[in-house]
Amino acid sequence: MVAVNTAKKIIAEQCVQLPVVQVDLLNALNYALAEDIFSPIQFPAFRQSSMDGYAIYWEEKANPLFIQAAMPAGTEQPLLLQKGKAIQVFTGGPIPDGANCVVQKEWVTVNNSTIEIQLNNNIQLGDHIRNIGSDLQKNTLLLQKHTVIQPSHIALMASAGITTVKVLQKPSVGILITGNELVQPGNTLSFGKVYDSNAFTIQAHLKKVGITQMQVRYVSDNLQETENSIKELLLHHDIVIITGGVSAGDYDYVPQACINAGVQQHFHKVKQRPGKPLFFGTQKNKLVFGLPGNPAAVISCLYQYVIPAIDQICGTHTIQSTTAKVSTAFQKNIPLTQFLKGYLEGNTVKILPAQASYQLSALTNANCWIELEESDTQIESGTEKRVYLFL
Ligand SMILES: Nc1nc2c(c(=O)[nH]1)N[C@H]1C(S)=C(S)[C@@H](COP(=O)(O)OP(=O)(O)OC[C@H]3O[C@@H](n4cnc5c(N)ncnc54)[C@H](O)[C@@H]3O)O[C@H]1N2
Ligand code: MOO
Repeated sequence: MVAVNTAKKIIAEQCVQLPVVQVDLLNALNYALAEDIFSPIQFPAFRQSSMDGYAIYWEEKANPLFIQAAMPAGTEQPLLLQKGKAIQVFTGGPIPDGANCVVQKEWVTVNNSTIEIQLNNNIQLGDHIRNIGSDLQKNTLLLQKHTVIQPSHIALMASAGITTVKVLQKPSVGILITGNELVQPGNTLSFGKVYDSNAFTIQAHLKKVGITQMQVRYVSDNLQETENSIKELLLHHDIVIITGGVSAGDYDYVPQACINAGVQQHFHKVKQRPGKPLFFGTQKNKLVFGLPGNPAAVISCLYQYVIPAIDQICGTHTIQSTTAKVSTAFQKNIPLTQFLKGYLEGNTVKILPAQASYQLSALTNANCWIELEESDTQIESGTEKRVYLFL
């Protein structure tokens, strides 16, 4: 049986990044960049007006000015402003060559084809002109390699005309649900049966961290069938997650089936609760997690091991942790690291009732896991503990 931190270290050592893929800009959302991104253009690429109004020679602001032309946004033909004249310009549209300020239209009186500027003393040289490259210079570093792409980054890259980017690929995941007692939600429960929730738990968490390629298989408590299913999933996926059948019962075939399927075992059992019987192995660069069947054990192992491994493989940071003060005293009776369902508010965290690994009722209110260390015994109210925020 290994300690929690040892288990994390062993897993981290086995996580290998997948080949880089080039994806369309929108599909890059929540992926980590595999390259630095530089601006291919200067922005603005031409002198732009930031107001609807008139472009003039600042020196002529006190004179009546004849309207020479209009340059609406999208105009492709540059114009030279003639002396004694004004050209009508529009927000985001181009400014004629020669013009050195823009007067917003509210300050202008138009008489036939001539304008006069009111309060022209207030007009400054350069007013309302966005200069070329004033936001981005060509080859400016826009985003650093390994940045996890957010909607604001998509906005930035689209403005620079970028259509595709190279990102770290996300793993594809095979899920194997074991157990003769399982029934799919939607069917009647007969004696001795329980609804399969783990398949939903795992898929929901994976979806939340951006995994799109996943497949679920079911197998009864049978060594040969379990081995065959593991082999099959390993053929098509980078990660295999198995639930149930991993502890000491006569029908717990998962560790043996993994070994028979050519998986190298790195550890079996971690000094923690829930999730003590966790199995971890690899086949070449592929990771295999045997999670205990108890639903709360599945969730705690997802947060502590599976999702951090996915984060490491694809350069993301989906699991956030912080510290918070425990709001009430707690007696810890087991010499294991314990993960408790909690409710975090501000920097205080409440330990919720129903902490056994079969119990999910606390999930109605829980928003985090609280970690109590292996050596902890009596936890006094106000003690700072690490908490892992729910996705
Ligand atoms: N003699 C021992 N017994 C047990 C030990 C031990 O060390 N010695 N460890 C206990 C601990 S801790 C855990 S956790 C469980 C883990 O058991 P398994 O991984 O073998 O899982 P199962 O026995 O198949 O199932 C446990 C529990 O979870 C329910 N389950 C399973 N799959 C699902 C699913 N897809 N959806 C919902 N619920 C599921 C299952 O019905 C059982 O109630 O072992 C202890 N025993
Ligand atoms: O480790 Mo088990 O999940 O405590 O019941």
